[in-house]
Amino acid sequence: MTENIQSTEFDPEFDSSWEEEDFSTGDFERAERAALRRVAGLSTELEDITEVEYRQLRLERVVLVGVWTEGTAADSDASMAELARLAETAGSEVLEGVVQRRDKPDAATYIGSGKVSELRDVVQATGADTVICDGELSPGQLRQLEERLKVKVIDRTALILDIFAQHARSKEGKAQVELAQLQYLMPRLRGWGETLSRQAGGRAGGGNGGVGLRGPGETKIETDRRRIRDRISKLRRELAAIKVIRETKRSRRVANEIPSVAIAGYTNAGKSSLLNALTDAGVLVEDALFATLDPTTRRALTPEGLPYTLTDTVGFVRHLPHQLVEAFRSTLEEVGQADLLVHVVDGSDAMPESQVKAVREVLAEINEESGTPMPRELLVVNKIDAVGDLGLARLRHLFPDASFVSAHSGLGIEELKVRIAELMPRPEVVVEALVPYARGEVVARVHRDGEVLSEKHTESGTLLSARVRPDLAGLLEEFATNGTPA
Ligand SMILES: Nc1nc2c(ncn2[C@@H]2O[C@H](COP(=O)(O)OP(=O)(O)OP(=O)(O)O)[C@@H](O)[C@H]2O)c(=O)[nH]1
Ligand SMILES: [Mg+2]
Repeated sequence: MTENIQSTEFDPEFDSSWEEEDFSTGDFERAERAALRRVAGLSTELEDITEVEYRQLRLERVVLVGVWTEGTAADSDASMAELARLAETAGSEVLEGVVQRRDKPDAATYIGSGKVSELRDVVQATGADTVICDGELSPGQLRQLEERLKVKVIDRTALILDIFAQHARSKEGKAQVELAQLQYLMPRLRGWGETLSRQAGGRAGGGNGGVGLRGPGETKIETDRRRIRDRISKLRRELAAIKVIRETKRSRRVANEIPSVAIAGYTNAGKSSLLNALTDAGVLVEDALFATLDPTTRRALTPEGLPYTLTDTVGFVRHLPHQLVEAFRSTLEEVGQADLLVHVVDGSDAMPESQVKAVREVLAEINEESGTPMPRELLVVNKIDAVGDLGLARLRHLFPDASFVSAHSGLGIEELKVRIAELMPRPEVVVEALVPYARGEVVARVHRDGEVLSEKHTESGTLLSARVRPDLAGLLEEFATNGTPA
């Protein structure tokens, strides 16, 4: 099918399309998305690395396994339910889920060694071809489990990386995901190589098992490793070049004095729906995790008509793989540099507090490393159409300062627009100007881009007092009767 499609090489310096799209787009057809499923995340250059290909996920019929170490039974259930949704988003059918209560995961086999045999029975009874573990496993744990279960074993990190690989569309998104995948692969290359070598040795049938175990296999891993390292540095260079372009665009917006609002939040909280509700953006909305990977920026207006930008971004999830946080850093940093953060929470989720916590943790980590202070945050509880009166009362109690909306029904959206406007940085220069009637366009511009405090029609023109941004203040200078920074 689409498995052979290879991601094309690019060099941002020679690709003018980067310059053209002033606002990135995230809107595209669902069909187009479906056509891109299962595209290998690794590009042409790595095509002959068999160990890597072996790892390209073909998740079809899966059994989920969790180790419950802390928290309540409800927490553990929620975590497994989320793993199931992730697995389904990646395109697999979940047959069964099992959880073991332990102080900590087993160092060798994740679940206890005795439980592995039980799990093996479950795998055989259900006819599963893959086991997905709810955590990040060491290469050794993965190998040992695979040996004993005789099916492919992957962890939560690999699953999330796979979903991102399927959903990445922009050049930057694809490069970011590939970088994260390669970083995840690097330390695991040897383990897999060994497994494969052993298999080859077995097939050769010789008592010494030498065929697959010697020379070529080892050196191949070394070559592969070097090639992956080269690829990683190349991706880093490309991403750095893209970042320069992104920052140029951003600084252009800053120079235009347009305040920026970033929409962030847990995956599937309704961030894209909210962007649509606030701006008629027509962005893709899907009942899937990580539907949005590429930031989409749209212009919006406050109720008084002041312009600002609204950016919809990639969602967060508990235990977001650090390789992805690393790879998506520049995208996420942009969120951290917004003038206002609209943090969307799914009010219909069983545990909205823990979603909020997970999102804040990732954001704090990014801002700490980039050294910028966190932007002001407005918490928005979405999907209140789906919670009922009792649920809504509970949410109001949990999040007393939040805005409560339904992106679907439009409930609370107008009030939200007002609150966003209130929290946005206000134009900071107060000017008084006498504008001759012949210059009506100047008065119109002040009405559009500034905040008119008073307006009087005198004999010699319109006497305006207004709060405006510095660029507009400059324009009004010739008419100024006084001008004081507030
Ligand atoms: N009942 C209800 N469902 C909603 C509302 N807003 C969004 N949804 C649904 O929630 C799902 C996710 O919506 P999206 O807007 O794609 O969420 P997102 O936060 O952008 O998700 P990702 O980009 O995947 O992280 C979709 O099935 C929406 O139809 C709402 O106000 N009420
Ligand atoms: Mg989205």
